[in-house]
Amino acid sequence: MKLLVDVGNTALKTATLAGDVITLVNEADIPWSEIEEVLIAQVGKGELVAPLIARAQQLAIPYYQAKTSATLGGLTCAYPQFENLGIDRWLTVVACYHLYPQQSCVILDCGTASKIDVLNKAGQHLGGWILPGLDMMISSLVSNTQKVFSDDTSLFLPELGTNTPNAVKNGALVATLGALEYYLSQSDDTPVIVCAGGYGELMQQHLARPSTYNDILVLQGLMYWRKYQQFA
Ligand SMILES: Nc1ncnc2c1ncn2[C@@H]1O[C@H](COP(=O)(O)OP(=O)(O)OP(=O)(O)O)[C@@H](O)[C@H]1O
Ligand SMILES: CC(C)(CO)[C@@H](O)C(=O)NCCC(=O)O
Ligand SMILES: [K+]
Repeated sequence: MKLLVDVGNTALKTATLAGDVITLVNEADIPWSEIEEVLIAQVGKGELVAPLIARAQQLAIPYYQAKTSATLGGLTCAYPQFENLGIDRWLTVVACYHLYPQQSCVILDCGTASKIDVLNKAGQHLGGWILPGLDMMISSLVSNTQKVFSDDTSLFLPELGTNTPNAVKNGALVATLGALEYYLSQSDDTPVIVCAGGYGELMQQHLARPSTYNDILVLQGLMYWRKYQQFA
């Protein structure tokens, strides 16, 4: 059994991998005695994952930090400076390449930041966009103005706001949905749309198009990434 670790800028997600079955597990409930290796996708601070690495070292369990590469099997990275592409983004692309073979995909991964990444039928990552996440859009508005405020109770809705929290929260939602719609409007393609991340389910609910929500996309990418390392 392997341990999969997704270290985002806010959240740490851990899961076990047995065969091809990924099961989310709380950090406190990791079955360390059964773990043979640890696979890590880290974009956030090292301090979140340091205790896990320390534990692995103490138990002499090998661990691997996934890195973005120019190619992975038949997949190619859009960035000439491939090492600058966040590993979380690369792994969502790796996952979609395997989950939707020979199909074009648009990935909308909304967490601390919102990311849009595009993969074509031929396995070429075409690039993407990084936007502030919903919370970050709101907090930057609130902290840089006098009269803009938000609340924790208003919903994110794709409609015009008639009070300040609704105006701010709905604005953050439609800015994000709008970026995806913009891409789709100027593309001839009808790609598979895959939503992921903490706000992925919310996005999927408000997309007026068929799409799927995958809450373990980065972890699945990590699983596929590892298969290439065995033959490298
Ligand atoms: N039901 C939910 N569960 C977890 N997070 C949620 C949920 N709804 C909204 N969020 C928000 O999603 C964010 C966490 O999402 P995610 O786990 O994708 O973040 P992350 O991996 O830290 O982000 P990033 O990959 O952008 O660094 C938090 O900002 C949180 O407020
Ligand atoms: C954009 C984030 C912060 C999203 O987690 C991460 O993918 C990252 O740090 N990326 C590096 C910059 C880039 O992907 O171009
Ligand atoms: K930075």
